[in-house]
Amino acid sequence: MNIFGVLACDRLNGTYLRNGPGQWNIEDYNFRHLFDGYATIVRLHFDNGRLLFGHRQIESEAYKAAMKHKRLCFREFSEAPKPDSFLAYVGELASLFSGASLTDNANTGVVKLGDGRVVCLTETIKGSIQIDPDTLDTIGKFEYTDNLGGLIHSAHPIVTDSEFLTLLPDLVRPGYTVVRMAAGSNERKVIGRVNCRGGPAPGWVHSFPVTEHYVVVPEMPLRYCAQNLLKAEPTPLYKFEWHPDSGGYVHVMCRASGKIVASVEVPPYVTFHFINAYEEQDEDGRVTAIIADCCEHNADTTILEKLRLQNLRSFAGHDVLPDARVGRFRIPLDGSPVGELEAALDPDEHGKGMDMSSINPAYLGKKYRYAYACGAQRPCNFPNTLTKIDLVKRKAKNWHNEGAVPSEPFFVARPGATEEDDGVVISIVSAANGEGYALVLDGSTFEEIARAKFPYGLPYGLHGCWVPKKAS
Ligand SMILES: CC(=O)/C=C/C=C(C)/C=C/C1=C(C)CCCC1(C)C
Ligand SMILES: CC(/C=C/C=O)=C\C=C\C=O
Ligand SMILES: [Fe+2]
Repeated sequence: MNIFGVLACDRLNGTYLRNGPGQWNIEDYNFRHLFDGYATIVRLHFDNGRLLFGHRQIESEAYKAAMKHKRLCFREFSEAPKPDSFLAYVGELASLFSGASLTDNANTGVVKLGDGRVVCLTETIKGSIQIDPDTLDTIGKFEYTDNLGGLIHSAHPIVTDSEFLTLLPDLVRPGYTVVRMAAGSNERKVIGRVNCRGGPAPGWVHSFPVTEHYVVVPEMPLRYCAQNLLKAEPTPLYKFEWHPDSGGYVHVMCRASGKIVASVEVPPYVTFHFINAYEEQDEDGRVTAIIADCCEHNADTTILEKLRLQNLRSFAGHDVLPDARVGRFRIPLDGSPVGELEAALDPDEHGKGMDMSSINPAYLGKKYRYAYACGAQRPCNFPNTLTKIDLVKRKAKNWHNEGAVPSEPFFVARPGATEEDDGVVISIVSAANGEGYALVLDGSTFEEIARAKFPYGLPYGLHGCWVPKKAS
């Protein structure tokens, strides 16, 4: 369905797409976890002060099979199809190793590749699905034409006009392969590989940051677990296990040579989302360290359990959202074996809630000052504010509407902007009464510029991208 809304924001021209799990049931069977839902893509088309709105389901094989057979047919984040018999189970084990039983439900993010193609993504490689940004039609599977294989990758590649970088965790020989795909190509090429330093398996890698010359490869003690992958019922940490004794590490790989220039132990950490990273230089311009920032959950894995739908749907006024902070890693490049991890600002500035971040993309990999994210106004069971973080002044400015749940604040720079925060921040908000609206904040003042009410409420969603208006 499409509607026209009027927006007091006529300089913003282009399309914001937001992906996320939006359907958590098959008929009367209800999923358990936020990340299980079938992907729903939302489109906000800004056109000289008018807003055209629409949403659709992404037609993955997993979604189509579930709708056709009225039951779960592929493994989702926490859900597994029920084996009808032992033989069926043995068959399923075989198909699990081939990846055939894994979902292709591309419910996490959406990216615009350098050549203009728009691809929805999740953590399974087969869950890379091309869509039409105008009609939201599912065009089909995005095929990687190389022979790299593997079943999983980072849900958040780094995408620029010229390239797509991602990490492929290796569960057999614990490590990560860093790969690059040039714009216009479907072929990923290996930049390099890094072996894990600890634990039985690689750490979960939902996202990773880059600097101008380096790829930062996180190895957190929340590690993939092959046994949990095979289980039919969810385990406390789903497909993962917490191994604090195995250590937490950060590796730094040279983008040009694939060589590892640093591999340091850091305090244990838990993060889904890296915010950005940059190179720290001395007075002579020599790079002495890498700074990498992330939304860090105080090394506490309970956030995964808090994202169960039962918990999200049963807020009784108790403050149950675990604390989080902007975790800032400092990774020295002088050969020291350890790195630092500290809060970049007092977490009280953003209500000790912190996730779903964005930055001005022109500052990707460069020294930057501002991050936008979801924060918390306590008591709450989920991030319920939008926060603009000033990493230089170590201050945050917060937007909050009682009972409202805003999704990822997405920064869009004003064409021709010279200041880092000159632009707007777009968020899709679920209001307390179940209605929904698009919200546009000024990136600099963080004051509301415009809001446009939708004709119906939308489910919560995760990550978006911006498709600028084509030059006419
Ligand atoms: C929505 C979100 O943020 C994360 C989604 C993650 C998913 C769908 C992970 C799926 C997986 C499997 C189905 C089996 C293999 C492991 C893993 C990648 C966690
Ligand atoms: C929504 C979320 C965490 C919220 C906690 O504060 C994480 C989403 C991760 C996947 O994209
Ligand atoms: Fe994410």
